[in-house]
Amino acid sequence: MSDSNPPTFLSTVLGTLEALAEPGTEPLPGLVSPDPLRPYVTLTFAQSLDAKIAGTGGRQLILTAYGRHRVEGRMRTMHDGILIGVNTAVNDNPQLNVRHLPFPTQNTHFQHYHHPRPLILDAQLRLSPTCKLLTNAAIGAGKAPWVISSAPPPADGFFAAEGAAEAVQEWEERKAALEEAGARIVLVERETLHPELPPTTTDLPVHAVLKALKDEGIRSVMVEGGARIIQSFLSASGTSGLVDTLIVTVAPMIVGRDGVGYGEGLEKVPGLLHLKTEVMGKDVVMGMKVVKV
Ligand SMILES: NC(=O)C1=CN([C@@H]2O[C@H](COP(=O)(O)OP(=O)(O)OC[C@H]3O[C@@H](n4cnc5c(N)ncnc54)[C@H](O)[C@@H]3O)[C@@H](O)[C@H]2O)C=CC1
Ligand SMILES: Nc1nc(O)c(N)c(N[C@@H]2O[C@H](COP(=O)(O)O)[C@@H](O)[C@H]2O)n1
Repeated sequence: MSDSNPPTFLSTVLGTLEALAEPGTEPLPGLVSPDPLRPYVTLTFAQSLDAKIAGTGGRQLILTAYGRHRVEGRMRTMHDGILIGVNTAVNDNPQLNVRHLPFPTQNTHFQHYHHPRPLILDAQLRLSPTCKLLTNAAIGAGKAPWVISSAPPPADGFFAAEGAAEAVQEWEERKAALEEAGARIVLVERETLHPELPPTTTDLPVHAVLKALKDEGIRSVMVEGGARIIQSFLSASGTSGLVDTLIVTVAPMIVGRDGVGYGEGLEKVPGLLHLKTEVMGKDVVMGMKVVKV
């Protein structure tokens, strides 16, 4: 098989797709969300034999050199957006574009593949204005990232926390710096039982994030990680059915107990329907549908 053809693994797991697809065009076959209020969600990551996705202290690991370019690059061009947590953005400084794919030979428009829109979940706006996602977008090597965030609680009023005014000002300054660098900030409502109190978590509610993305025209999302994002999406999929397809690459490597794992708190994960498993080089890639049991 030529590298310019989609791997049959992906045609089986996600459907057969053409590469060029921008928001505003017809939905891609195979990636139509079952819920009109959210995009189609593919959760995909690479792990070691002991279920670690990064090394000690979040050090990036190259787990899947071969399968990554063929499968991950192709998957990126099949989705409107590619979503990561801010820790991954800060630790890895990733590019999240389709630079590894060969130039399409049968493309009469002489355009390269569609780059997915990078989507960073980042309540506190920790993304750096000089990150590769922004410098790449400035030279056309990827789409400008959207930073999904939530405005900090108001700094005035009886319940305002100490330091709230400074927090709001810092958040506004970081927002301005990111926008100046080319990012778009997409706001979601943060849910809390006590809206008057400061939030105790930096995690944005997954279903609200997905709804906001759908409202902005994102029809399909490839969620890449890291560990906390994987946990959030898998846990949320148990109650609300928020993940459609799970694609996991297992590499023949043991990282050890200090590596970053995602395996806690997954009691609510629903059933998995196996679709296809393929050996790619040294790696094993598994495709599953996430189903309610
Ligand atoms: N092997 C692989 O396929 C991949 C590995 N990684 C690795 O994962 C590591 C980072 O993982 P983590 O530290 O767990 O961070 P993460 O990348 O999952 O980011 C977590 C952060 O995202 C923000 N966030 C906002 N809403 C959230 C929500 N609903 N759920 C969870 N987080 C939310 C919070 O600030 C939270 O601290 C990196 O070192 C990276 O190398 C990342 C992606 C893929
Ligand atoms: N499939 C896969 N295999 C690995 O071994 C990985 N480390 C990752 N990591 C993900 O890819 C991002 C880097 O993307 P760029 O090469 O910079 O475009 C990284 O941040 C993780 O999300 N994935």
